[in-house]
Amino acid sequence: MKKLSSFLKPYWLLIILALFLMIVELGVELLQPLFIAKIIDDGILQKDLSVVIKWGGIMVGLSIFSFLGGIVNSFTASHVSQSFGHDVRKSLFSKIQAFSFANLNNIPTSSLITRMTNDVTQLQNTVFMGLRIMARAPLIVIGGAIMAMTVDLKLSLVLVISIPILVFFLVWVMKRAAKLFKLVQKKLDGVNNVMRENLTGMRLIKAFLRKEHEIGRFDGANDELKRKTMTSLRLIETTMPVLMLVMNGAILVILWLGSGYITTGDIQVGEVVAIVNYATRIAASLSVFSWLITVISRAKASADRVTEIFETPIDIYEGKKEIRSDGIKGGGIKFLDVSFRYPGTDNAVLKHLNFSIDPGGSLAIMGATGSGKTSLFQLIPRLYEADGGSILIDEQNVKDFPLDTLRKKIGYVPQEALLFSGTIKNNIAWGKEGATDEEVKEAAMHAQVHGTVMKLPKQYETLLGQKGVNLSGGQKQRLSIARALVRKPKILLLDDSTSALDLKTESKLLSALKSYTCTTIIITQKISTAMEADKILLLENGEVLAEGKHEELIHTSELYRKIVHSQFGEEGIAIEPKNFSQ
Ligand SMILES: Nc1ncnc2c1ncn2[C@@H]1O[C@H](COP(=O)(O)OP(=O)(O)OP(=O)(O)O)[C@@H](O)[C@H]1O
Repeated sequence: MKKLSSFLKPYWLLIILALFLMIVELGVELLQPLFIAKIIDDGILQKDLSVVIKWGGIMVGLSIFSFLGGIVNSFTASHVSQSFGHDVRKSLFSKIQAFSFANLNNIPTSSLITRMTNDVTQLQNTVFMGLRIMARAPLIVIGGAIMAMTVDLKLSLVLVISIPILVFFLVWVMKRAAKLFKLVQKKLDGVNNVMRENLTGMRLIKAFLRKEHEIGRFDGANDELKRKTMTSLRLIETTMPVLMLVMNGAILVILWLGSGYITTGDIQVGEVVAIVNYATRIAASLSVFSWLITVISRAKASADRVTEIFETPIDIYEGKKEIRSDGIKGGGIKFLDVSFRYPGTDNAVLKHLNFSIDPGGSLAIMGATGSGKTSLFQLIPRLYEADGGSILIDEQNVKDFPLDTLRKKIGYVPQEALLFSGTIKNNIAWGKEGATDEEVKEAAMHAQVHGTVMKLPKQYETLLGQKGVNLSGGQKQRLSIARALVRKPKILLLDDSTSALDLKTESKLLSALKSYTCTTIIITQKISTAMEADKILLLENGEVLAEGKHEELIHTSELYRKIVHSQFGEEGIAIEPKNFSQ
């Protein structure tokens, strides 16, 4: 909460202006019954028209003044609330960018989206209401009671007794409603999650004829959302009849007691009218409370959810900046007894790994699905932290590099080629800030995608649909390799990134990589690719099963021989590798 209120600090002057104008509006509203009492008692009952004109004129003048104040208040409240929402969203976005994968595993993507959008909008609306009208209702209740007491203390006691009872009741409702609305927001996350999965997997859904199943899944999440929202609203809706019952009862008592005091001459008619007028305004303000409770309870739930993101500690250790702030030079990599388990899980997916790659060298990693190949990759740019052992780059622990410096010289091509909407040029240039057209073209040529791009009507300016939907799998892979190459990496990590390429294109790509002075690790299932590396690492269940050159493994590893045999037959055992590294 403290963190959220700090977003209002830069606008404190405007907030004071808005609150001041709201109080002016409120003051004028609270003075109206007094003027009415004056007009009745000193003007109408005394048959003095000049008094009626004088106080009537003052009433109209103040109303116009308050109306103009209201407009300025509205502009100011709108400016402050929009700026607040903008700043919170910006800050949330930056925080999420800094999240480690372990952090991201804890809060689902759909929930992050709801928090960034719906929750921030709730807070933004609450700030607007807060500056525009929210304080009016409680202030009218308090101010109205005080003003009524200045008119006649005895008669106002009815209000002084009934208002605190109602306030206790409202606070109780508000606390319960905040808890319920937190559940509502969670259910909204659920709806967003189904929507997100559905829209991203639309092709699969259509191909598998799973439309009905998906509609059912959405209905389930949508019904849950409706049920929880109804429960919350039902609680709030009970407040209105209770408030009205108590306040109308109070007005009746005031009228009954007031008529008695008028006959005994203790009070004037205008004064009773003024107190009833205050009681009516208080009742009207209290009726706004049920709506206010909804807004505040929702805002409290949203504030908790947004604050949770701000308070989530980034569980990745930022390197000591004084060490290796000059970045990766040679790119030699060593894994020394490295073990790793995913946060929140019990089983280690990598166990006591030991291997090394010389600067500029190449390593191919092979292994069955789930053997830990991608997990190993993710430890190098520290997308996850190793639990045991150390990973050295240029003989320095990766934890001692500032994160930015470490990642700047690593070209990572993930298993699933992910492209962004925008032009082909922008997608490649995304890999390096300020990449020139020449650099983009050069990277595309080496990634064997330049020819394909040049055949498109708008060439590098061709717009890609969402996630590159208008490209083939192989084209996407090559663009994503070009994006890694454009940054002239010192370490290149290719996670099965050539799987969709035909053998000829893949061979050309591997030859082109020779022009890069970088250490290359390539995860592959193809012997033809692996045998071109300096060294091959065979992983099984997170352990190194065998390590060595193709011609060594042929003799030393039974499993490797089996893989070669399955891909090339008996003659494959005799194939000579053409080393593609430096
Ligand atoms: N985010 C995660 N949280 C928990 N466990 C995970 C996570 N990602 C992967 N795993 C588990 O870690 C193990 C290794 O997965 P990894 O993706 O590294 O395998 P892989 O060898 O790259 O497989 P593939 O060839 O299918 O890509 C698997 O058992 C997998 O279930």
